[in-house]
Amino acid sequence: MSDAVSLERKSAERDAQQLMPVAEFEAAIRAVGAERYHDKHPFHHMLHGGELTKPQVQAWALNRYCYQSAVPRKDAALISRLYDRELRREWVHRLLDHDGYGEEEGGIERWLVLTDGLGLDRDYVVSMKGALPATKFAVEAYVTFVREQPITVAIASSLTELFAPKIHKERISGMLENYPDFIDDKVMAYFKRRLTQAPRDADFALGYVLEHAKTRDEQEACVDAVRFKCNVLWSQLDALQNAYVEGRVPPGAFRPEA
Ligand SMILES: O=C(O)c1cc(C(=O)O)c2c(n1)C(=O)C(=O)c1cc(C(=O)O)[nH]c1-2
Repeated sequence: MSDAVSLERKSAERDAQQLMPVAEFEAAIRAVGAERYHDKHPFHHMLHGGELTKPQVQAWALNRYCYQSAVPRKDAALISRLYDRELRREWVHRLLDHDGYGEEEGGIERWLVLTDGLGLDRDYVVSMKGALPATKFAVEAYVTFVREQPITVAIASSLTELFAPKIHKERISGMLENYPDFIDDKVMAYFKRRLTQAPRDADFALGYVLEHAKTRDEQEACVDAVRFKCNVLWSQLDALQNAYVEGRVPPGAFRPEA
């Protein structure tokens, strides 16, 4: 055996030894959510607890539109990199869930029903002209991450969705209860639909990541991808808090009428 081959084998053996067992790997991914998912952010506590004014809820919805519009772009970026037809077939429904197809209007349209319900002008929302600078940077960082990282790591970055159904349930009940003047079942349709879509997507992505991260380094990179994604979500809320709770609205950003 040549030195190079034996070295390579030794390093493969070392990697295999250090590989986290699947249950431990899954627990490490879930621990990231328990520690830093955006359900812990004070802005969400205010939103769900009825502590925001209508203009503050408008600011949240129009900024979050940037995230909604970035999600199918990052899914398209991922699909463009896949050589595995089965995986493309599985992933493409995410794009269609958001953009819609045929008679199915899709999640972005449902989001715009929410912003309509809040009295925001559609063209203004879709233009993203009033969105906060940090929102735009955060969502674009997510698209870039998925475009550039190894496929398994890119897929792992979607795993925050494991934690989403809980926050969606809290949001539906909290907002319906606390904002009867401008929130009703119709405008909450986006989140109701996600209650079935998100678990399906997250279960598939989790299974894929658990199976395809073959070295300790890859496993660590996947756990880091979930941390990265929590940061994408958290920084959007920090920006909202700074602008619309602390009152430091950046130049050019949405300014609620007094
Ligand atoms: O309301 C939320 O808190 C929330 C969080 C997340 C998430 O964890 O990334 C998603 C969504 N909603 C969501 O509606 C959605 O469609 C979605 C797609 C993805 C993704 O990474 O592919 N995350 C999320």
